[in-house]
Amino acid sequence: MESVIKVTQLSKVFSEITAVSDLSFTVQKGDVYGFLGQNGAGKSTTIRMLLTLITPTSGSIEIFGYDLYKHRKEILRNTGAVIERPDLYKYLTAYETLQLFAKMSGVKLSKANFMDQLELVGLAQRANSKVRTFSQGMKQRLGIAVALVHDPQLIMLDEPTNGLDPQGIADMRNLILMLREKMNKTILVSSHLLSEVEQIANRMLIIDKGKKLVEGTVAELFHPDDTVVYIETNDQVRCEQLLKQSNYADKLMGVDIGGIELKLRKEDVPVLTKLLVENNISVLGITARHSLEDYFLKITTANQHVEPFKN
Ligand SMILES: Nc1ncnc2c1ncn2[C@@H]1O[C@H](COP(=O)(O)OP(=O)(O)OP(=O)(O)O)[C@@H](O)[C@H]1O
Repeated sequence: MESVIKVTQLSKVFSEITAVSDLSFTVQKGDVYGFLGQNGAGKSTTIRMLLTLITPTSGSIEIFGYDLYKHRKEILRNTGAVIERPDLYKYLTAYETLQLFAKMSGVKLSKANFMDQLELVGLAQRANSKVRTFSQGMKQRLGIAVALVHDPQLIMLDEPTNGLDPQGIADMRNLILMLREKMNKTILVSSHLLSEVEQIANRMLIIDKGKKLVEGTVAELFHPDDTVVYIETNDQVRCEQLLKQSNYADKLMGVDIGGIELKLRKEDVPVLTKLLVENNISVLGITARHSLEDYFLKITTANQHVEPFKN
């Protein structure tokens, strides 16, 4: 596998705050790499270092196999990024915006090329509308068109769904997937929402307080065997007894006054429900969550000690 980004023992210390600490990870060619962490975890600081907007305190960054600081210009020429809200001129149209940024990057494109770029991000119909009339989602998508104007191989998106409504989030998700599938781009996308990353990324990294917690393929991390089912019944005591005497005994994880927790595949839930009903236990509610979701929830609930995630 060809690595596009290779970060090794990267740290960034701002006077009193260690924003990124000894962070190592690799993004492979063709990845949609989800970079996940709660607010303040160090995502933007890392992305800023990857774009040479700030200098690392220590560690190394290789992009396309070259040292970022020795080959800055060539690397950035092949990298596009949207960090935070894209800086756009509200009195320019979408078309004029692309024209301006193409000129600034020294790229010559025909009218048809510009229209293709706008088509790609779903803005061709609004090519001649001024940016000030755009929704946040449209501005974000125009920001991506700007980032793509010089046809980079690598794209970094810092929280691209922040502040978007559900439709805007879905459009952004589809756009990211299309960039990977149809245009073979490698994409690093940061988010504080596990569910968002799960839907678009093939690999992901979770950081907290600047440190790596978990990294792996989404398929590995979301292994179906690691689903936690929480079941509420009208008779917890009998339910617990029944489960302890059944095939589910080794699946039991915990019991509290509200319900019983089991480690179970989602597809096994109907069989479990049937067993309870046959034994005259009424099921009042069932929720199924992946244990990575539980883990992420614990991280994002401030100041809790969290054991490393084991999948
Ligand atoms: N220029 C700076 N000076 C001092 N501290 C900073 C600076 N930039 C970031 N930090 C601190 O570094 C830590 C990591 O911030 P960072 O913005 O990288 O987090 P994040 O994961 O991107 O979160 P968010 O999504 O909220 O931006 C935070 O504690 C932040 O306050």
